[in-house]
Amino acid sequence: MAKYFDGDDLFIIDAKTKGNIGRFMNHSCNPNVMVQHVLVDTHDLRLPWVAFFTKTRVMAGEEMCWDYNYEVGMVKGRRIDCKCHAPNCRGRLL
Ligand SMILES: C[S@@+](CC[C@H](N)C(=O)[O-])C[C@H]1O[C@@H](n2cnc3c(N)ncnc32)[C@H](O)[C@@H]1O
Repeated sequence: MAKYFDGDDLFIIDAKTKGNIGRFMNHSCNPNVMVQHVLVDTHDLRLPWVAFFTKTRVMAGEEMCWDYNYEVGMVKGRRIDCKCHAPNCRGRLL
């Protein structure tokens, strides 16, 4: 699982309590943003920054979405139907 380093502490990424505007990015099955690990000021593979890059030209005011790549059924008792409305929508997030 991706983690980030903040001072003396190593955190598992969880935007529930801490994060930036990126925490509001919704899922799309046809996303205009991709996520990639980037090493900044270190070569330690355990300490990547999680970076978002646009895949297409994004106009001002257009929603930016990425593919959460959740595995349907990975959280027992939790179901989320996808509302991305993409033509290739997979139908479910979880
Ligand atoms: C990181 S939050 C995204 C921001 C959130 N929509 C908000 O308003 O703060 C992730 C949650 O948003 C909802 N969500 C994001 N994309 C969705 C989608 N395509 N269809 C349905 N729910 C979605 C799900 O409840 C998911 O657990």
